[in-house]
Order: sequence, then C-alpha cells, then structure tokens
Amino acid sequence: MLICLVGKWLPREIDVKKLNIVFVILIVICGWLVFRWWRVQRRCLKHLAEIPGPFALPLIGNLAQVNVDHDELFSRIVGMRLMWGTRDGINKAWLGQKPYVFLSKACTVEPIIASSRHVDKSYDYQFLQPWLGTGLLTSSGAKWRSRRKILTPTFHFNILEGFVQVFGEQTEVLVRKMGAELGKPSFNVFPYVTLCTLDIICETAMGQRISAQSHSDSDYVRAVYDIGSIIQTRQASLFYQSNIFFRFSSLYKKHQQCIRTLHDFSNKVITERRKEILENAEDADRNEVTKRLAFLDLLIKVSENGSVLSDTDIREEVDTFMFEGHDTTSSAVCWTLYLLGCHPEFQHKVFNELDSIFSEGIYDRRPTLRDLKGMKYLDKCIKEALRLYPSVPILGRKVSKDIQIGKYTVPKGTTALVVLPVLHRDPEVFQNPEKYDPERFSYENTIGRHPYAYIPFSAGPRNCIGQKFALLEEKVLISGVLRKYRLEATERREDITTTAELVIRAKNGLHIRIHPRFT
Ligand code: HEM
Repeated sequence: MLICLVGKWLPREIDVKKLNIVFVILIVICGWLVFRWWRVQRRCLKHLAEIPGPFALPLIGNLAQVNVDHDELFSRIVGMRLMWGTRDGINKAWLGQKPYVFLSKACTVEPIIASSRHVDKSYDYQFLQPWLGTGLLTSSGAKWRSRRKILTPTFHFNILEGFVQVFGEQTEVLVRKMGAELGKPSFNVFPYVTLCTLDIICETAMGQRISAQSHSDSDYVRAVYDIGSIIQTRQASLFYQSNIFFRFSSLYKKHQQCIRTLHDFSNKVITERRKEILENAEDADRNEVTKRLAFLDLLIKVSENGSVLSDTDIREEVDTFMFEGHDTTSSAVCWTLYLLGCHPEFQHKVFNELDSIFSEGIYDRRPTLRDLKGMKYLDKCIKEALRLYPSVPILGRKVSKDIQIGKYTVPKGTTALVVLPVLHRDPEVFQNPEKYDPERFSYENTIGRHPYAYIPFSAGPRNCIGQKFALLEEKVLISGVLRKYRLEATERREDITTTAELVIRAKNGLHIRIHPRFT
C-alpha cells in the first residue's frame, strides 16, 4: 500500500516493480540484522543469567538498589559478594540495560586486568574527560599505547630522586601546620595531608608553587576540590549522568567555571614554561643543573615543538597527574597514620626504625633516597593500609570480546568492575582479613601469594605509572610526622563509615590526637 502511494508521486520513468523488489530486499536485510542482533542478545543474556546476582527488573534492572548515597552504595557493592556467592569471586548486576560484573578474587581479576585486550576504561571515566581530556588515565586504544610509551621514562627513578627534596620541604610545612593541633582532643587529619599532597603534585608536575597549605582558599585549590566533588556527584546520580539534564542543572555552571579555572592555570604555566625554555635554550644544560625539573619540563622536551605532543596533549597529561597524583596519595597517607594510631605496638616499631636511621645525624634533617630505602618496616605498614583501604577502590574496564572467567562466559559489551576492598579481604589469601597486620608483607609471608591477590596500584598494562613516586612520597610524609609526633586514634575502626568516591574515604573524616615525641 505504502509502496503504491509512494509510487504515485514518483516520476513516470521509475519502475514501481523494481522499487518493490528494492523494498523487499531492504526488509529482508533489516529482518536479518534484527535477527542476528536478537541472537547475540539472547546468547549474552543466557551467559549473564548464569552469573550470580540480585534479581533484576525488566528495563530498569537493579537501578532502585543502587540509587543510594555513596557510602551506602559502597557497602552494597562490598556486601554483594556475601549475599550472592563468595565462592566464585564474580557477581552481576544490571544498571538499566547495562550489565556489570563485579570481580573479587585473584583468579577472576587476572583474566581482565592482565589482558592487553581489555585495556579500555569503562563508561564511568567519561565524567573526568571535561577536565582531563583523553590523557593517560582516560584514553584508550592507540592513543593510550603511544602516550604510555612516551610517559614511562618520565617516571624513571633518577627523575623521582629529584622530587624527594620537594616531598621533604612540603612535609616540613605539614608537620608545622599540624602542630596547631597539639593539646587538642582530636582533629581530622585528611584536610592537612590533602593540601600537602596538592602542593607536592603541583610543584612536581608543573614546577609551580601554589602554597595550598598556606592559601587553601586560592581559586585553583578551590577548583580542584569542587570539580572532584561534582564528578563524584555525576558518577553516583543517574539524573546528572545524562548530559542533557546535567547541562540544565545549577551544577553545570559551577562545573564549567572550575574547568575554566583549571585549564587557564595549566595553559598559562605551559606557555610560560615553554617560553622560558626557549629563551634559555643556549644555557639549557646549566639550567637543568640549577633548576629542578618538573614532569611538565620533561613533556615539553619530548614534545618536539608540538610535533609529538601539542600543548593540549601536554595539558591533558599534566592535569591527569594533578588529578591522579594527590587525592590517592593523601588517602593512603591518612589511613596509614590512622591505623598506626590504632596500633601503638606497630607505631613503636616504626619509631625504632626511624631512630636507627636518623640517629647518626640531625633528627630533623630531610630524608634522602637512601634513608627511604631503609624504611622497610614503614613500607610494610603502608602496604597493609593499602590492602584494607586501597586509595582507588574500584577499577572499571569495558569487556571488548567475550571472555571466559572461571566457569562463566562474560559477554562483549559488559562492564567489568574489580572491587579491590573485597579482593584484598579474601580470607583464603589473608587469614583474619579485617586485622591490620603489617607482617603480612614480610618476605616469608608473601611467598606463593597469587600476584593478583593484592593490587592497590592495579596491575598489567594499565597499572599505575606513578606508584614509585607515590610510595616515596608516602614514606617522606609519614616518617616526617612520626619523627615529631606520637599518634593516637580517637575513633574505633568499627565506628568509621567508609565511602568510595573517586578515592576511598572516611565519610566523616579520620580523627586522631597528636602528642609531641620529644619535649
Ligand atoms: C597511593 C597512591 C596511588 C594509588 C593507590 C594509585 C592507584 C592507581 C590505580 C589503581 C590505577 C589504575 C586505575 C584504573 O585502572 O582505573 C592508577 C592509574 C594511574 N595512576 Fe596512580 N595511584 C597512586 C598515585 C599516583 C601518582 C602519585 C600519580 C602521578 C604522579 C599517578 C598517576 C597515575 C596515572 C597517570 C594512571 C593511569 C595509567 C594508565 O592508564 O596507563 N598515580 N593509579
């Protein structure tokens, strides 16, 4: 009928019979495509149905169960394994039409994280893109591969050695600032440490001092804080995830303002630094000796005047370091300080280690790389804190091809989430998993442990490029605090509500009391 009607309006010379044949062929092709799509869907659904998980409603899936506050959502994700099967280390849930699998055992995590095929990040990372563009953390495919190759040498140990001085300088400020809390019953350690790690990352990434510890109300510092909070809100709220709704919300205006402040700052620093390098081209060698290099300088160097990396590419990477390199370290430092405050027996062991390292010289001097290498017990305390409270609690990957995980097939298109706090508490690997016990990381106790049972810095091709930097920084900060103060936790662990935002946090802060070690 429709064909006849259309035919009436067509020029005479077009043959309606031929048109009919074309329409029939089109309908057959469409039907075949739909059938194929349906067959794939049916196969995917069949595979997904075998994976244990909560009952999902048609269309909305488990949306009603996950549309809750960050801390509640985190508890539910962690609790899912207990509710829906601890044995296999794999569970499933549906966010609307999108299937998610949660992986929480070394043998289920390895096939995804070790693979060079499933390296693309999941959908949730897109909210970082307005700020970070497609820098190392958020990029995929060929772009990620080429960037990773370019950036790896900038984290060489010799370069990190130059940053130890910055860590030491900023730790002195931190220790001085914390002194204001002496004699007080308790304080939240998070804001102090976060401003310190922000100072450190700004100076090491961009070569810029922002003195966040002294001027926490600067536009840039505020923008870093605000954008983090907006991104978290978007990740957790279905309403804000939609670009259309987000654009019409009041949050959007603030979001755009933050992005402008952050990008203006990085652009200005890059332009000025490039100009400086050009102007000093003749005595560049002399400059390198006298001026400490930042990651930015190294990126400008490898950029080959824009042919390898444009200014926008450089900004993406510098912003990525700013984002990935301060909150993560701050969280790790705070949890270690807090846990040592809960366990005076381990804290005293760290005191003894520090006393033996610094007794030869002035106790207040800045640590050298050699001193840091000698802090073996502190190293175990940090690792154990990262086991219980991994700074990045969830890793997301797009499954780009059907993959066999244990006895289950996870179909292409699923989002795989590795839940680190659950992985790190597997009782088959870590007996009495809730207990804070640094000895789990003694040489003898790590022999034979599955390499994917403990991965706070992720593992495989997309592991953390900054992990050596982070561990050195943590040691400088924690040893700096513990050389001056004795810590006492003023809250029990059982009373702390943990929440997973961009990093793992205590919902109401981590409260400790400090006492002078020497009077
Ligand atoms: C205790 C501190 C840190 C922890 C626990 C940590 C953890 C992680 C984890 C788990 C990933 C993988 C993320 C994912 O798969 O989604 C990652 C990636 C990354 N981290 Fe870190 N990180 C820390 C500090 C740092 C620092 C200080 C820097 C930079 C100076 C940094 C830069 C990066 C970058 C650029 C990536 C992306 C790597 C890629 O995809 O190739 N991180 N980090």
